[in-house]
Amino acid sequence: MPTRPEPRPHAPALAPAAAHAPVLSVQGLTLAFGGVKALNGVSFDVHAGSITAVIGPNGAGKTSLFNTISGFYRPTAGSVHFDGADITRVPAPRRAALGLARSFQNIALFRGMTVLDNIKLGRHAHLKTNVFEALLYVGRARREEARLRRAVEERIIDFLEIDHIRHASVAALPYGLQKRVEMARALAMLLDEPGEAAPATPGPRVLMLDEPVAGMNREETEDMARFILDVRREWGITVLMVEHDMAMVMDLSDHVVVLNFGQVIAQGTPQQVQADPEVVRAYLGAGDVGELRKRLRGAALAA
Ligand SMILES: Nc1ncnc2c1ncn2[C@@H]1O[C@H](COP(=O)(O)OP(=O)(O)OP(=O)(O)O)[C@@H](O)[C@H]1O
Repeated sequence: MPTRPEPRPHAPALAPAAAHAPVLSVQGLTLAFGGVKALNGVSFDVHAGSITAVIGPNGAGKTSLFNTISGFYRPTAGSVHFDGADITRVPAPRRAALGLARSFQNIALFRGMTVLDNIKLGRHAHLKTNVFEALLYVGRARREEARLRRAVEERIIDFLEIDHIRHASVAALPYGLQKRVEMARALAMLLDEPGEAAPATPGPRVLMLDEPVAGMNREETEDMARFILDVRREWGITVLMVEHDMAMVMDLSDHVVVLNFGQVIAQGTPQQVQADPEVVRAYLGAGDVGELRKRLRGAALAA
């Protein structure tokens, strides 16, 4: 696992107050599928500038939680607040424009399109172009397209080191690179409007990553871990991730939320949740405890 590098001199400093304010707050979130309660009164806060991980055995409710926070599922009860505003009933695409973007566990890219075009689709939430301009490709649409291309190329592609594949079709890429493009697409939703001066008080931005290293080899995992740290450090973006790779979770996270049977059974620092007997029991019940211990040992060795 990579060790945390020192912040670069130009890293945006988080104001002390912002560093402690919950940018995302989930309260009493409940989601039922018929008789099954996928989520049952889930509450936790995600603090600005943090890396927060949600873990739990298979079927614990992690995907349901992500889908509810990002607006793909409407909760049966409870609320989601983003930057102090109740967004529980805000449609999913609007949440991205507010600053809450996500990636998907099973890559949701257009496989026949190029890397660049997939990333540009992530910008759609920000476009001011109306449908007629877009169809005719004139006026503001054309200028916006040019600015968009530059911004995407210069910032995201360079940042995620995918310059060499920008014109490649996504379908032709190895899995690890596809996951990186998926992250780039989500990141594209969060960047400031290209060409415009940064707002005086930029709103908070949260990048939700659904199993960002699932199916990756060790080298790909380490690359992704580095990118996640850099997203937070270079752009001050808060990260909320669901991940099964325990070593990575324990190495990167400031705060870990543990779900089991749709409920939060523990939360705290990586050290706190590792030591929590309820957490070990949950993984034991799911038959995963050997794997958990192995991975925790890996995390401790890497720390
Ligand atoms: N669309 C659905 N319809 C019915 N039940 C569902 C649906 N989605 C999830 N569930 C149920 O809700 C519970 C939580 O599932 P969920 O997929 O959120 O868990 P998870 O923690 O993401 O699991 P995994 O780690 O295997 O991805 C499970 O009992 C699951 O069977």
